[in-house]
Amino acid sequence: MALNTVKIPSIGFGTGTAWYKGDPDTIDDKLVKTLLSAFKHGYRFIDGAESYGTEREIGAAIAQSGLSRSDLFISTKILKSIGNPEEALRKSLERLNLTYVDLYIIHAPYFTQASHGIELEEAWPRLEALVDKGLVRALGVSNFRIEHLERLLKVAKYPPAVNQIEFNPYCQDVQTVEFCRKHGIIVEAYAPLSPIVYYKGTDRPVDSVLDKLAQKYATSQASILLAWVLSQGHVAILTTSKTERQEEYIKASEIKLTEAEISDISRAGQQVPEFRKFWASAGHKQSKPKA
Ligand SMILES: NC(=O)C1=CN([C@@H]2O[C@H](COP(=O)(O)OP(=O)(O)OC[C@H]3O[C@@H](n4cnc5c(N)ncnc54)[C@H](O)[C@@H]3O)[C@@H](O)[C@H]2O)C=CC1
Ligand SMILES: O=CCc1c[nH]c2ccccc12
Repeated sequence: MALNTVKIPSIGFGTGTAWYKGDPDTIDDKLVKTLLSAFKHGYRFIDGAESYGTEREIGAAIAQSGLSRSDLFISTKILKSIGNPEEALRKSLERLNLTYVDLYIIHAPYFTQASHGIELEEAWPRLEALVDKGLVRALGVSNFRIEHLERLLKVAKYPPAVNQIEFNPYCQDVQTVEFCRKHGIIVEAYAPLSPIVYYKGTDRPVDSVLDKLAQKYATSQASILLAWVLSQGHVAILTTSKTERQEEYIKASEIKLTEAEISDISRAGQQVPEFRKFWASAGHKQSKPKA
């Protein structure tokens, strides 16, 4: 998939959520081993963040992998240091042991002059300067809704290449996705496995549809969820430490769901109120997708 002139792999391996440790200066050996296993199984896109505290592990795994830098797609995010992106990025690069990142993402739009000393309209040009300095190949955002994207597009010299959002059948954010499509912004879906991992509702209309399709394609419900994301042309960010699941999930892009099957899953997800696992408490508004 092309993002301006930079190509983004359709599946990214996440180092947040289960791997989050906050402290950027310790090393979680299990994560380094997991990333090496992910590389072995064909993953080339790793998703990090200054907040996760996992950049040293990503750097260690890259160094031990023997892979060429140009074959990798390394993404990290900024939020708490948004007032000084160059200093934050240089620290991230030092931890990653890299000279550039492929994608630099604003983790969430929840910062203001009052909270972080800067507004979005002032922050974005500072990130654009990092592209001009060759430290970043493409810029992105995360958890942005239409109102945030509109503010950004008014000032952007380089529009965001991606919007990384919670996206799965129980969290479809139809309007934001449509806005991204219209403006050529790639949707990166995080928590794609939420219907089988995070969703605790007793009314589970997606399960039976996944079950039927998993049988048809001789695969798991998880792979059908990934195929639902990928068959719509989006990028999926997932994580698992289990090698057999790494091997299975990277092959999900080979499953081509029909339009009718994509709709069956989407409609099933829309039968219950939107379920959002992340950022709801930070002010991320609920949005019931259009039926
Ligand atoms: N930008 C943002 O605000 C956010 C970004 N992310 C990024 O996305 C990545 C993926 O997000 P996740 O929520 O971790 O997504 P996910 O949908 O891949 O869920 C991962 C969790 O599911 C478990 N799992 C995997 N396969 C399973 C199966 N078959 N049965 C039961 N459990 C299974 C894994 O052990 C892990 O705990 C993160 O690591 C992070 O890099 C995640 C959340 C927020
Ligand atoms: O990125 C998504 C979820 C997450 C997990 N840990 C943190 C810490 C700070 C911001 C976001 C997150």
